[in-house]
Amino acid sequence: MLTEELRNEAEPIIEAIYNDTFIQGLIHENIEADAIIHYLKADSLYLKEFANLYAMLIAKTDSRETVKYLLGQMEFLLEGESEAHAVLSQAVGMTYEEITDEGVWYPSADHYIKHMYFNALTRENIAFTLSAMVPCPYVYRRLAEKVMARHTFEADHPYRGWFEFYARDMDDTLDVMQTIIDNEAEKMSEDDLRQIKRNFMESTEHERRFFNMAATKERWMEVGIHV
Ligand SMILES: Cc1ncc(CO)c(N)n1
Repeated sequence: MLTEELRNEAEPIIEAIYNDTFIQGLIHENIEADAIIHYLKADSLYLKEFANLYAMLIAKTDSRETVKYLLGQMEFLLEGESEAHAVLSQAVGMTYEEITDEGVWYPSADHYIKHMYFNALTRENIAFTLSAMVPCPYVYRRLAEKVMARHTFEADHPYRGWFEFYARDMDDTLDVMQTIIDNEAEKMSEDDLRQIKRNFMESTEHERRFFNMAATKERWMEVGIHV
């Protein structure tokens, strides 16, 4: 199975993300409030575009089942993940709405989002875009799994609910995305397969860059965006 191979290939990157500042900061409760705020400002825009990408995929598929799945995913995105974001917002003593009142396309988030759009805009087969999107649920699920296996959190640990959310709620998304990619992959040319693999690995690296973006409070240096 292609996606199984990709998951194995991504494992060292996910282990690196686990050891980077952001996730370690959540585990050990020593993350800076500003890093969380930075993350949420970028993530609210990322998830909004992620929902828009699902809408673009709906227009590309002629399978009723796939349309139903994509609609369900849009709903999950627009509603469900607020639970995870509420955990982070609460930890810095603000509401999610206050923090994300103005979202920001910081450079790494910008690059990641445009990587997904490039595939949606240039490829008819939805497997290309999905291969760039699936590391989103996968990396978080895998990170949460690792964290829960290696740590026991007290009931009042401020980020416990964040890890629990991603350990619990990503499986349906993952299953469908992976099935579509694996089915399409069986019919693909070597060149297209290479692109699918590259999309997946690039997005996995984008996930790492996204957390590091927040940890370092990355900003545009020369463009006049002073936010
Ligand atoms: C950047 C990013 N990747 C993955 C997820 C998980 O949905 C998220 N919220 N944000």
